[in-house]
Amino acid sequence: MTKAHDGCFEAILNNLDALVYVADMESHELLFLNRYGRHLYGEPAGKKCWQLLQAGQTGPCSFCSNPLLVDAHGEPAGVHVWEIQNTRNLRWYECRDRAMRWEDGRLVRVEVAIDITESKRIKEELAAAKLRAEALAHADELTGLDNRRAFVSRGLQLFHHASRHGRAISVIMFDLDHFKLINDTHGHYVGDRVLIAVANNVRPLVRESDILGRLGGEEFALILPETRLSEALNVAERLRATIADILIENGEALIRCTSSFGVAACDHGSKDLDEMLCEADDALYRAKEFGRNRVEYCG
Ligand SMILES: Nc1nc2c(ncn2[C@@H]2O[C@H](COP(=O)(O)OP(=O)(O)OP(=O)(O)O)[C@@H](O)[C@H]2O)c(=O)[nH]1
Repeated sequence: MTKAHDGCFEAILNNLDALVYVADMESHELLFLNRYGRHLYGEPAGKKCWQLLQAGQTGPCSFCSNPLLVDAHGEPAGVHVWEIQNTRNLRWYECRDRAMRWEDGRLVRVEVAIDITESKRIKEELAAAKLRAEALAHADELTGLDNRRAFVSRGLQLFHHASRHGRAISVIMFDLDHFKLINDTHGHYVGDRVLIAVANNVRPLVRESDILGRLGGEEFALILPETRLSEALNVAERLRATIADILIENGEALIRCTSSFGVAACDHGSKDLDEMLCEADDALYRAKEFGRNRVEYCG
């Protein structure tokens, strides 16, 4: 290798769109820093890597990659790729580090660090957007409760568990009474406010392990794992009374609404979700027939 070659390689390193440096692995002394790095952090002469490249260090960094760059015999062990947020400029870098023998035989760390701040931000935004999209796909747009698809899919898991372990499980369906009249009298927007108020009042009354969904229109349903008929009837009665107490103001008008409930229960997980939704729906139909604002059950 000639001096001319050395100059060429240095010129290439200085023109890279990446930080490149070489540091003695024992003393941490900086032996080389390319122009990209000098532009960011200043001149390396007489400095140790932790003094120039990081902020607030009084010694080698706790995250120094040196131990990962050598094998059990202390010889270069290949490339170590990692990400770090620099403490001086707070930008994120993907670092590719490796140990190598310097021209005088000592071990040095060569690091090539690419600024990934923007791509990391975009990746994080995409991941957050994906989470939001997934949540939206499962949520009823108006009330934020599970939509029918999410309700059924999560409900099937609860029923699977109940059937496998022979556990009790209950289903409650409820439907607002004469809701069409509220829409017709006060308008669809006020009807929406009633549906939201019902969801917000019912949500705090159900357990974390229950699944509460809006199946469509003014029809809601609840699946209660580990719950027998008597307990489910108590829950339904509590929800009925809570909904009957909701008061919605619309200008001068005060709007109340009641709801009818159908409950189905199974002590040993021997029924499936469809079967119990049908039973709860039949009971709900009876509650409507018998005068509304009441709880009926299948048992
Ligand atoms: N505001 C609003 N209304 C809805 C929504 N979805 C369905 N509806 C209305 O809900 C009403 C349901 O009416 P019905 O099925 O006759 O039931 P109901 O008037 O509650 O009568 P009963 O159930 O027999 O007590 C209809 O007027 C639908 O247009 C919604 O998202 N928002």
